[in-house]
This record gives sequence, structure tokens and C-alpha cells, in this order.
Amino acid sequence: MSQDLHLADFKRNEAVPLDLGWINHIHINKSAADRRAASLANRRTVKKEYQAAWLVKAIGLIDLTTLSGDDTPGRVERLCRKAMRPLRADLVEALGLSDYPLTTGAVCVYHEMIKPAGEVLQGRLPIAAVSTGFPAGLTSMETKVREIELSVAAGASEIDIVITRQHVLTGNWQALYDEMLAYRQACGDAHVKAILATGELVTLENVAKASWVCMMAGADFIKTSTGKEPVNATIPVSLTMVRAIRDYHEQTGFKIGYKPAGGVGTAKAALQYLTLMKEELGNEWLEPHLFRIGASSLLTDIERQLEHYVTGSYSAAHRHAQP
Ligand SMILES: O=C[C@H](O)COP(=O)(O)O
Repeated sequence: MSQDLHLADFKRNEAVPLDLGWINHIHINKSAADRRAASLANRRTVKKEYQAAWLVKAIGLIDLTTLSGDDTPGRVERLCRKAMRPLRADLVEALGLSDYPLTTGAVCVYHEMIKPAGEVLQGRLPIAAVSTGFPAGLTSMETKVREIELSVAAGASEIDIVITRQHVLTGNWQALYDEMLAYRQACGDAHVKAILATGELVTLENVAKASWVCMMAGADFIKTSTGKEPVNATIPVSLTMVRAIRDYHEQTGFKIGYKPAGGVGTAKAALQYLTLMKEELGNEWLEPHLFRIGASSLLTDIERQLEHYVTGSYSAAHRHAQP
């Protein structure tokens, strides 16, 4: 929750050679994945003070995001202030968090908004920039690499790249590996999250293979979606990706982060993702160096639920206006 520890303080994934034998042997049991996902979705959630504690925990994991064509420096400044003080002062006090440095995990913006974000944040929170022709990723390779370099120079310490979906859809794993490796190198010390755009990859097998190839090529995080695909983060896709992270850790010793993003808008959904991470990967993957939730409106709902926990009722929606 506190950002005293930035991603840079943790041992990074180093690229390993592409192992096509491993990729070709990946097989996903879809009905087993669906059953496990349904059991998570139908589970009774934690209640009362445990739920409040989990929701406070979730706040520290949010990449508070604005990725709209009509973003302005003013909107991004408000977003950054909200990221640094995510809960209303009366709720902070009622929850006994006054001495607790609660912030979101990072803010996530387009390249042009890095500068205004930096002016407000002054290095107190990481700035993640989406890159490589986000969201479609169909600009030239030269442009994409340069875009990363410019965003790092402008102050982004995390870069959320989009992969070229056609490499997955045509099974061109070498091309995906080479592209990811080039992005990782262009990032330098900035950490790189690989957005798979899972809603466009058709099968869970493709999701698993793309996850593996990106991790082998040095991704620090794998992320589901841009938020712009028709289907964004889902539990079955997340299960597939976190199990790939678990297996990659067993094979290589490297710990890769996970970021579900797109459509995660309710406290209830956030609790499901926390449960998934805890059960599949363990408590270490509940910290911001290994888990983020990319979301634009989730914080509003979490604040609303915490208000209900504190006061017993919900206030008017305008009190929880979007940043
Ligand atoms: O990476 C984050 C997503 O773009 C945010 O999506 P959302 O607006 O559905 O929360």
C-alpha cells in the first residue's frame, strides 16, 4: 500500500531463451478452468471487518487509470491527487488509518499525460504509461520502440505494452518473443507489463502460450487487456495466466506480476481477484510489486463500500465522483 518499495527494489525477470518445445506442449483443460472459475465466483465473500481490510488492501493494488481520448491535464491532476489520497478524510479516520500511508499502486495514463501526472506526483507514486501503439499495437516496430523510449524519458517508470495479436493468432511465437524482447530492452530500468488483449486471442491455450512467450522474453508483469476489447479481464482467463506465472516460477525461479485490467469495476470483483491470487500464488502475490488491478472506476465502488461499512448507509453517488 505504501509505495516506499517501488518495483525497482525487486529482482526482475531476466529473459530466457524461447523454448518452443515447452510452448507446443501447453494444453488447457477448459472445462476444469471454467469449473474452478465458477467456484470462485459463487464463493461467499469475506464479511465485515475482514472485508473492509481486504478492500483497503485492494486500494494499494490499483493502477488508477484514465485512458480516454478526451483526457486533459486537469483530469489527470485530479486522478493523481485521488491516487495519493484514495479515501475521504472522514473514512480514513473512522477506519483508523490516519497514520497509514495509503495510496494506490500507481497511476496509468497515455504518454502525453506523463508530464502533468509527474508534476502532481513528484515521484511519490509510479507513473505507468501505455505504449506501443496502444490499444491496437499496429504502428511500426520502430515507432513502438521509440514510443517506449520517449515515455521512459518523460518519467514513466512502468510501461504497459500491447502485443501484436496476429503473432499469437498465426502461432508465430518467435515474432512475439522478438518483439517482447525489444520492448523489454527499450524499457531499460522501467518495468514492463505485457498486455495480451486476451479478448482477441480466441482460446485459453493461446492465452497461456502468449503468457509464456512474454515471460520468457523478460516481461515483468503480464496483463489481460487494454480495457478497449469487447471482452476484458475475466476469471477463467486470469486463472490461466496466474497458473502460467506459477509454472514459470517453478521452472525459472522468476516471479512475474499479474494485472487484470478492463471491466474490474466493483469491490466484489476485486475481492474475487484477491482470493484468486492468494489461493493460486500465495500471499506474496498480494503485494503491489506482483499484483495490480488496472481500473478507472473500481476505487469509487470500494470507497462506497467502505463508507457503508463505516456508516451503515450509502451516500449520494456524487460524493464518490470519478477523479
Ligand atoms: O488498464 C486499465 C483499463 O484500461 C481500465 O479499464 P476500465 O476503464 O474498464 O476500468
